[in-house]
Amino acid sequence: MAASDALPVVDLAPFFTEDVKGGTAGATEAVRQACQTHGFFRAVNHGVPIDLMARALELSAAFFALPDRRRPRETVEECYSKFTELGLLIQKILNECMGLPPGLLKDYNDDLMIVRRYLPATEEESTGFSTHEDASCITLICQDDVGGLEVLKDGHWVPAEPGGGSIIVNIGDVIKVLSNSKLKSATHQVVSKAAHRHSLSFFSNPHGDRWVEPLPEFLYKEYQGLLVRNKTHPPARHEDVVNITRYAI
Ligand SMILES: O=C(O)CCC(=O)C(=O)O
Ligand SMILES: [Fe+2]
Repeated sequence: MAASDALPVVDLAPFFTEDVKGGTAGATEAVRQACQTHGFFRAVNHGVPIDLMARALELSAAFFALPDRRRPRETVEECYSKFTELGLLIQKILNECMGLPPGLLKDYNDDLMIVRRYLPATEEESTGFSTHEDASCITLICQDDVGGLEVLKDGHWVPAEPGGGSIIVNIGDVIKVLSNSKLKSATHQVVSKAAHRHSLSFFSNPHGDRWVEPLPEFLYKEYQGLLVRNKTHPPARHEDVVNITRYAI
């Protein structure tokens, strides 16, 4: 893997300090770039305490092994609430990247966190989680040191290496559709390794019955013109008909 293939790293520190040098603008631009090229990025200085994530992963391992599930539950809930805060920050940044009114993405969201344990690879089975795209708005992934998450970029699998307390962030289908595919919902998978693997996946999802379609800001000007015209002057010619495909999650 060439160094340039590694997941882009975005430092969110400027969002947690006084923004004297316009650092938030730089970080916002880095998010925009990453979402266009990879659909994934690695967030560092994200405001979720690293020891809290480590404890949550440890306790998630204990959760699958121990009869007393109360303590793991409390830590995982604390982690959930920190991820909720980070999710809101990432949505704010994406709102800005997409030039949308503040708070718009918040309307689309219903949060969910899944605690997973992956079994070690066997001779017959090495797929931990088969290839897919997330239906979410955004996904945050916190993983232990085992590794195995991979992202498809230009036909190659790029490992989303664990480490350094970073959180892997990816764009799901909702943002892809809202942005008319300007931002990418990348295909990814988890390949099983020799050891058990634990991860926490936090999803900001659209509410269950919500339909999603490209926002007008992302439709081509000619399309917008035709759409407006079609409302008052139903098209006579076949080629003037504009169909926007609705997308059900
Ligand atoms: O466990 C992981 O690292 C990622 C899982 C995943 O892709 C998902 O939950 O959608
Ligand atoms: Fe996924």
